[in-house]
Amino acid sequence: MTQDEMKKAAAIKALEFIEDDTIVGVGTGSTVNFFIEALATIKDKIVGAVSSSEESSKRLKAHGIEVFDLNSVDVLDVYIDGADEITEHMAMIKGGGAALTREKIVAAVAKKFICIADDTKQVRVLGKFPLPVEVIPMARSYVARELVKLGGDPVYRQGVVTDNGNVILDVHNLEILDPKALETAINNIVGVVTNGLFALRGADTLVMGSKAGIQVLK
Ligand SMILES: O=C(CO)[C@H](O)[C@H](O)COP(=O)(O)O
Repeated sequence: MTQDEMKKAAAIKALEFIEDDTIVGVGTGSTVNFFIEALATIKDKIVGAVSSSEESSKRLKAHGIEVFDLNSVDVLDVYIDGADEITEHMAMIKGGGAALTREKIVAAVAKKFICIADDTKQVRVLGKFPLPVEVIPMARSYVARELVKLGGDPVYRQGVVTDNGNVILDVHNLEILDPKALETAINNIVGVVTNGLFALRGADTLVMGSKAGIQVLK
C-alpha cells in the first residue's frame, strides 16, 4: 500500500462517523481531499458541510456539497481532518497546509474530532515536523524573536498568505515534551493568531491507515 492508498483508506473509513441529516466539519489537506471525494458519494444523506479553508470549500462545492457559514451552525457532531504529527495521547501538530486557525475554530465547535491519517504521522514526541504559527504580518519579527526565546528556530514561510490574510512562521528544532504548555505559551505571544499544536483540544479518535489495514484508536 502506498501512502496515498493508506490516506484514502482512512478517509473512506471515516464515513462511518457521519450521521444522516447532519452538517459535517471538514478540514484541509491531501487526506481530507480523499475524504471529500468519499463524502460526495453520500452527499444526499447529509445536510452539508462547514469547511476550514477556501480550498476545501471549493472542492466541496465542486462535488455539489453545500458549504455553510460556521456562524449559522449551532451543532456540529464531527470534525474530520488530517494531521502532520499525532501522538498516542492524540495531541497533534497541524497547519502544514496553513489552515491551522480555521481548523482550530471548527474543531472547537465540533463535539468530536476524528483525525484521519496514514501511519507515518504517528510519533512518540511532537516536533520533528516544524510547528506552524499564524502571525499578524506586522508582528512577524517580534514573534520570531519570542519563539527563539522558547527554544525554537522560526522560519518565515515565504509567499504564503493564510485565508485570514496573515503569515506563517514554521518553528524548527522543537522537542515538545509538554504540548499543552507550549500551545498556551505560544498563543500568549502578542501578534500570534494561533499555533498548530492541537493538544488542549486534541483528537477524540484516530482513523489510521497502515500497510496492515485500518486501525481506529481512541
Ligand atoms: O493541518 C493541515 C492543513 O493545515 C493538514 O491536516 C495537515 O497538513 C495534513 O495534511 P495531509 O493530509 O496533506 O498530510
